[in-house]
Amino acid sequence: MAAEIIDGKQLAAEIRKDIQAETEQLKKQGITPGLSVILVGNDQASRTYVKNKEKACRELGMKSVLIELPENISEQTLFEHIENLNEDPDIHGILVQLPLPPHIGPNKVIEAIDPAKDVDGFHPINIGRMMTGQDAFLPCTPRGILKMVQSKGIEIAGKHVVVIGRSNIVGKPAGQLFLNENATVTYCHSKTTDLKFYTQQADILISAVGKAKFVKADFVKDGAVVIDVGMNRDENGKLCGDVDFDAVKEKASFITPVPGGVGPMTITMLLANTLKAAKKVR
Ligand SMILES: Nc1nc2c(c(=O)[nH]1)N[C@@H](CN(C=O)c1ccc(C(=O)N[C@@H](CCC(=O)O)C(=O)O)cc1)CN2
Repeated sequence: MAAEIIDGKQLAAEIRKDIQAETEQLKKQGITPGLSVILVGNDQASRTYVKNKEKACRELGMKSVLIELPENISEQTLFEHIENLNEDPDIHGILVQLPLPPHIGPNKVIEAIDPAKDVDGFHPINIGRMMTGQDAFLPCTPRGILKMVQSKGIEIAGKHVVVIGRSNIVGKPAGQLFLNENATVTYCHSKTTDLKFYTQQADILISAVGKAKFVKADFVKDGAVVIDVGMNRDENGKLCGDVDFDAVKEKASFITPVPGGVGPMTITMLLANTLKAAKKVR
């Protein structure tokens, strides 16, 4: 039987309704959640994501401030912008869109953001809190993935979660969030030998490698839950994930599509984190 599709767009819309209602309540108390996004350079995909973040904020009644900076901006000037936002009482959430140009080190930039405004959940303080099971801003894509799995009532405790990819913003924190839910987690990456040996054991397989249709049907155990974080273009320039969707859906129990899967959840979790940051001010 073909897998059930986990519709990220629909789940995101449901969660956004709750965020909107809470935002309205907060505004009645005189607090309008405010998000500022810093976009450096002219990467077209980044520009689209940032525009979508701004639009989503406004639709939910939040304040959105976009700061666009040229590709050749110095690290020092970027830090000054972040410092101003750290001090701005109307801005509750700050994020710097990634990737940054090669001359700017992302770690130093992330560490310049006040952890209490770090709605991406990338600051080492928030990562440390997440790892030790404390209250934290959780990274948006991993948090969105967890919500998608939980929305279908899928058991996580005791299950084997295999993550392909070890980026700081998706792979590593995604594994950690599932570990926090008592899963057994295996990380695979570009140096893993015999990748299929691991992926075929996965009850929940999360792919974040960035290679079009990389995960084939023979990577997947019958009945596995397959989460596709990839955002790639196929040979015809069409948006597609890491997973060979048509083939894998015949084997999996649940599967996420691209587009309309994890992507919309990422932006929704950003809105949830912005609301959380604003509520802390109260
Ligand atoms: N500071 C950050 N930078 C980046 C993050 C992040 O969470 N914080 N994640 C990604 C990009 N990203 C958000 O910023 C993102 C990517 C994709 C989507 C999305 O909704 N995708 C759609 C398809 C969009 C399209 O048509 O091109 C989908 O999957 O349906 C949202 C957010 C890297 N940088």
